[in-house]
Amino acid sequence: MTRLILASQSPARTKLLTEAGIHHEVLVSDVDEDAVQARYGVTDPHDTALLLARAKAEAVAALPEAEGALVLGCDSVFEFDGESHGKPYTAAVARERMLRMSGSKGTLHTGHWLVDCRDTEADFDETDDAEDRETAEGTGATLGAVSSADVHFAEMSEVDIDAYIATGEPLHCAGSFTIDGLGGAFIRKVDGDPHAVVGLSISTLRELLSHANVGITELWQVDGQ
Ligand SMILES: Nc1nc2c(ncn2[C@@H]2O[C@H](COP(=O)(O)OP(=O)(O)OP(=O)(O)O)[C@@H](O)[C@H]2O)c(=O)[nH]1
Repeated sequence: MTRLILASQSPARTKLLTEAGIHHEVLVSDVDEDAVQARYGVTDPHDTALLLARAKAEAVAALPEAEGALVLGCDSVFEFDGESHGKPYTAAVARERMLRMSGSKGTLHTGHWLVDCRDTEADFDETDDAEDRETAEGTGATLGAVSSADVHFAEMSEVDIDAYIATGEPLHCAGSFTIDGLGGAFIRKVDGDPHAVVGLSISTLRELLSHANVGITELWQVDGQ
Protein backbone atom coordinates (compact mmCIF):
# COMPACT_ATOMS: atom_id res chain seq x y z
CA MET A 1 0.00 0.00 0.00
CA THR A 2 1.25 3.49 -0.80
CA ARG A 3 2.59 5.12 2.37
CA LEU A 4 1.12 8.53 3.27
CA ILE A 5 2.75 10.50 6.08
CA LEU A 6 0.84 13.37 7.73
CA ALA A 7 3.48 15.79 8.98
CA SER A 8 1.20 17.46 11.54
CA GLN A 9 0.56 17.35 15.28
CA SER A 10 -3.06 18.28 14.71
CA PRO A 11 -5.43 15.72 16.23
CA ALA A 12 -8.20 17.05 13.99
CA ARG A 13 -6.22 16.44 10.80
CA THR A 14 -5.38 12.81 11.59
CA LYS A 15 -8.99 12.27 12.70
CA LEU A 16 -10.25 13.62 9.37
CA LEU A 17 -7.98 11.23 7.44
CA THR A 18 -8.97 8.27 9.62
CA GLU A 19 -12.68 9.02 9.29
CA ALA A 20 -12.20 9.31 5.52
CA GLY A 21 -10.71 5.79 5.58
CA ILE A 22 -7.30 7.04 4.50
CA HIS A 23 -4.45 4.95 5.88
CA HIS A 24 -1.61 7.18 7.06
CA GLU A 25 1.24 7.61 9.53
CA VAL A 26 1.76 10.74 11.63
CA LEU A 27 5.25 12.26 11.83
CA VAL A 28 5.69 15.47 13.79
CA SER A 29 8.85 17.51 13.26
CA ASP A 30 9.95 20.79 14.75
CA VAL A 31 9.47 23.61 12.28
CA ASP A 32 10.62 27.14 13.10
CA GLU A 33 7.48 28.93 11.90
CA ASP A 34 9.02 32.31 12.70
CA ALA A 35 11.95 31.53 10.39
CA VAL A 36 9.51 30.61 7.62
CA GLN A 37 7.59 33.84 8.25
CA ALA A 38 10.83 35.85 8.22
CA ARG A 39 11.76 34.31 4.87
CA TYR A 40 8.41 35.37 3.41
CA GLY A 41 7.68 38.43 5.52
CA VAL A 42 4.17 38.68 4.11
CA THR A 43 1.39 39.74 6.45
CA ASP A 44 -1.30 40.31 3.80
CA PRO A 45 -4.11 37.93 4.82
CA HIS A 46 -5.04 37.49 1.15
CA ASP A 47 -1.53 36.28 0.30
CA THR A 48 -1.48 32.52 0.66
CA ALA A 49 2.23 32.28 -0.14
CA LEU A 50 3.13 32.16 3.56
CA LEU A 51 0.43 29.57 4.26
CA LEU A 52 1.84 27.29 1.55
CA ALA A 53 5.39 27.98 2.72
CA ARG A 54 4.53 26.83 6.21
CA ALA A 55 2.72 23.75 4.93
CA LYS A 56 5.75 22.97 2.73
CA ALA A 57 8.13 23.49 5.67
CA GLU A 58 6.13 20.98 7.73
CA ALA A 59 6.32 18.40 4.93
CA VAL A 60 10.00 19.03 4.16
CA ALA A 61 10.93 18.68 7.86
CA ALA A 62 9.64 15.09 7.71
CA LEU A 63 11.59 14.12 4.58
CA PRO A 64 14.57 12.47 6.32
CA GLU A 65 12.19 9.75 7.58
CA ALA A 66 9.92 9.67 4.52
CA GLU A 67 11.89 7.70 1.93
CA GLY A 68 9.44 5.76 -0.24
CA ALA A 69 6.40 7.68 1.01
CA LEU A 70 4.16 10.61 0.18
CA VAL A 71 4.33 13.41 2.77
CA LEU A 72 1.56 15.93 3.46
CA GLY A 73 2.05 19.17 5.37
CA CYS A 74 -0.79 21.55 6.28
CA ASP A 75 -1.22 25.00 7.81
CA SER A 76 -4.39 26.96 8.58
CA VAL A 77 -5.08 30.66 9.08
CA PHE A 78 -8.28 32.61 9.72
CA GLU A 79 -8.71 35.78 7.66
CA PHE A 80 -10.92 38.20 9.54
CA ASP A 81 -11.44 41.94 9.34
CA GLY A 82 -8.26 42.42 7.30
CA GLU A 83 -6.14 40.41 9.73
CA SER A 84 -4.65 36.89 9.70
CA HIS A 85 -5.41 34.97 12.89
CA GLY A 86 -3.66 31.76 13.92
CA LYS A 87 -4.25 30.11 17.25
CA PRO A 88 -5.06 32.60 20.06
CA TYR A 89 -3.23 30.57 22.72
CA THR A 90 -4.51 32.89 25.53
CA ALA A 91 -8.02 33.58 26.85
CA ALA A 92 -7.50 37.33 26.50
CA VAL A 93 -6.63 37.10 22.79
CA ALA A 94 -9.45 34.64 22.13
CA ARG A 95 -11.99 36.88 23.92
CA GLU A 96 -10.94 40.04 22.08
CA ARG A 97 -11.21 38.24 18.76
CA MET A 98 -14.49 36.44 19.45
CA LEU A 99 -16.23 39.63 20.58
CA ARG A 100 -15.46 41.01 17.11
CA MET A 101 -16.34 37.77 15.30
CA SER A 102 -19.80 37.61 16.92
CA GLY A 103 -22.52 37.93 14.26
CA SER A 104 -19.84 38.41 11.59
CA LYS A 105 -17.98 36.18 9.13
CA GLY A 106 -14.41 35.31 8.17
CA THR A 107 -12.52 32.94 5.90
CA LEU A 108 -10.51 29.93 7.04
CA HIS A 109 -7.71 29.10 4.60
CA THR A 110 -5.81 25.81 4.79
CA GLY A 111 -2.59 25.31 2.83
CA HIS A 112 -1.66 21.78 1.79
CA TRP A 113 1.73 20.62 0.51
CA LEU A 114 2.46 17.12 -0.83
CA VAL A 115 5.97 15.78 -1.47
CA ASP A 116 6.38 12.50 -3.35
CA CYS A 117 9.44 10.67 -1.97
CA ARG A 118 8.67 7.32 -3.52
CA ASP A 119 11.49 7.43 -6.06
CA THR A 120 14.03 9.42 -4.15
CA GLU A 121 17.51 8.08 -3.44
CA ALA A 122 18.49 11.31 -1.74
CA ASP A 123 20.27 11.00 1.57
CA PHE A 124 18.49 13.82 3.30
CA ASP A 125 20.71 13.40 6.33
CA GLU A 126 23.50 15.04 4.34
CA THR A 127 21.57 18.31 4.29
CA ASP A 128 20.63 20.17 7.39
CA ASP A 129 18.55 22.91 5.82
CA ALA A 130 14.90 22.43 4.98
CA GLU A 131 15.24 24.29 1.69
CA ASP A 132 18.25 22.12 0.71
CA ARG A 133 16.35 18.98 1.64
CA GLU A 134 13.48 20.09 -0.51
CA THR A 135 15.66 20.59 -3.52
CA ALA A 136 17.86 17.58 -2.73
CA GLU A 137 18.29 15.48 -5.85
CA GLY A 138 15.71 12.76 -6.03
CA THR A 139 12.64 14.32 -4.44
CA GLY A 140 9.64 13.69 -6.57
CA ALA A 141 6.60 15.83 -7.20
CA THR A 142 6.12 18.61 -4.73
CA LEU A 143 2.91 20.54 -5.02
CA GLY A 144 0.71 22.81 -2.95
CA ALA A 145 -2.90 23.93 -2.91
CA VAL A 146 -5.05 26.13 -0.69
CA SER A 147 -8.65 25.37 0.21
CA SER A 148 -10.82 28.07 1.82
CA ALA A 149 -14.27 28.39 3.31
CA ASP A 150 -16.29 31.32 4.63
CA VAL A 151 -17.52 30.83 8.20
CA HIS A 152 -20.59 32.77 9.39
CA PHE A 153 -20.94 33.23 13.16
CA ALA A 154 -24.09 33.59 15.24
CA GLU A 155 -24.35 36.43 17.75
CA MET A 156 -22.34 35.35 20.80
CA SER A 157 -22.98 36.87 24.22
CA GLU A 158 -20.07 37.61 26.53
CA VAL A 159 -21.38 34.82 28.77
CA ASP A 160 -21.28 32.40 25.79
CA ILE A 161 -17.78 33.53 24.83
CA ASP A 162 -16.43 33.23 28.36
CA ALA A 163 -18.01 29.78 28.80
CA TYR A 164 -16.54 28.62 25.47
CA ILE A 165 -13.07 29.94 26.28
CA ALA A 166 -13.23 28.31 29.73
CA THR A 167 -13.39 24.91 27.98
CA GLY A 168 -9.95 25.61 26.48
CA GLU A 169 -11.07 24.39 23.05
CA PRO A 170 -10.67 27.67 21.13
CA LEU A 171 -7.16 28.41 22.41
CA HIS A 172 -5.42 25.94 20.11
CA CYS A 173 -7.52 26.37 17.00
CA ALA A 174 -6.77 28.73 14.13
CA GLY A 175 -9.46 31.42 14.32
CA SER A 176 -10.38 30.60 17.97
CA PHE A 177 -13.23 28.25 17.04
CA THR A 178 -14.13 24.81 15.80
CA ILE A 179 -17.05 23.86 13.56
CA ASP A 180 -17.04 20.18 14.62
CA GLY A 181 -16.62 20.66 18.37
CA LEU A 182 -18.23 22.86 21.04
CA GLY A 183 -17.75 25.86 18.74
CA GLY A 184 -20.28 24.41 16.32
CA ALA A 185 -23.00 25.93 18.53
CA PHE A 186 -22.01 29.37 17.22
CA ILE A 187 -21.54 28.55 13.52
CA ARG A 188 -24.50 29.67 11.41
CA LYS A 189 -23.13 28.29 8.15
CA VAL A 190 -20.01 27.41 6.17
CA ASP A 191 -19.67 28.34 2.51
CA GLY A 192 -17.01 26.02 1.05
CA ASP A 193 -15.29 22.80 2.05
CA PRO A 194 -15.92 22.27 5.78
CA HIS A 195 -12.88 19.98 5.92
CA ALA A 196 -10.76 22.99 4.96
CA VAL A 197 -12.07 24.70 8.10
CA VAL A 198 -11.19 21.73 10.34
CA GLY A 199 -7.67 21.75 8.86
CA LEU A 200 -7.32 19.32 5.93
CA SER A 201 -9.44 19.26 2.77
CA ILE A 202 -9.78 15.60 1.75
CA SER A 203 -10.96 16.73 -1.68
CA THR A 204 -7.84 18.87 -2.10
CA LEU A 205 -5.72 15.92 -0.99
CA ARG A 206 -7.40 13.83 -3.71
CA GLU A 207 -6.39 16.43 -6.29
CA LEU A 208 -2.80 16.60 -5.04
CA LEU A 209 -2.52 12.80 -5.01
CA SER A 210 -3.78 12.66 -8.60
CA HIS A 211 -0.84 14.86 -9.65
CA ALA A 212 1.42 12.16 -8.15
CA ASN A 213 -0.55 9.56 -10.14
CA VAL A 214 -2.07 8.15 -6.96
CA GLY A 215 -5.82 7.58 -6.72
CA ILE A 216 -7.16 8.37 -3.26
CA THR A 217 -9.07 5.07 -3.28
CA GLU A 218 -5.69 3.28 -3.22
CA LEU A 219 -5.24 4.66 0.30
CA TRP A 220 -8.64 3.54 1.59
CA GLN A 221 -8.44 1.20 4.54
CA VAL A 222 -11.93 -0.15 5.03
CA ASP A 223 -12.48 -2.04 8.33
CA GLY A 224 -11.69 -5.68 7.95
CA GLN A 225 -9.93 -5.32 4.59
N1 LIG B 1 -11.33 20.18 15.26
C1 LIG B 1 -11.11 21.38 14.68
N2 LIG B 1 -9.85 21.90 14.65
C2 LIG B 1 -9.69 23.11 14.03
C3 LIG B 1 -10.76 23.83 13.45
N3 LIG B 1 -10.23 24.98 12.92
C4 LIG B 1 -8.90 24.97 13.16
N4 LIG B 1 -8.58 23.83 13.82
C5 LIG B 1 -7.24 23.38 14.25
O1 LIG B 1 -6.42 24.52 14.50
C6 LIG B 1 -5.08 24.14 14.25
C7 LIG B 1 -4.49 25.18 13.30
O2 LIG B 1 -3.14 25.34 13.63
P1 LIG B 1 -1.95 24.91 12.62
O3 LIG B 1 -0.76 25.71 13.02
O4 LIG B 1 -2.40 24.93 11.21
O5 LIG B 1 -1.70 23.37 12.96
P2 LIG B 1 -1.13 22.72 14.30
O6 LIG B 1 -2.28 22.21 15.10
O7 LIG B 1 -0.17 23.64 14.98
O8 LIG B 1 -0.36 21.45 13.74
P3 LIG B 1 0.88 21.44 12.74
O9 LIG B 1 0.35 20.97 11.41
O10 LIG B 1 1.84 20.45 13.35
O11 LIG B 1 1.44 22.84 12.67
C8 LIG B 1 -5.09 22.76 13.58
O12 LIG B 1 -4.78 21.74 14.50
C9 LIG B 1 -6.53 22.65 13.11
O13 LIG B 1 -6.95 21.30 13.02
C10 LIG B 1 -12.07 23.24 13.49
O14 LIG B 1 -13.07 23.77 13.01
N5 LIG B 1 -12.18 22.03 14.10
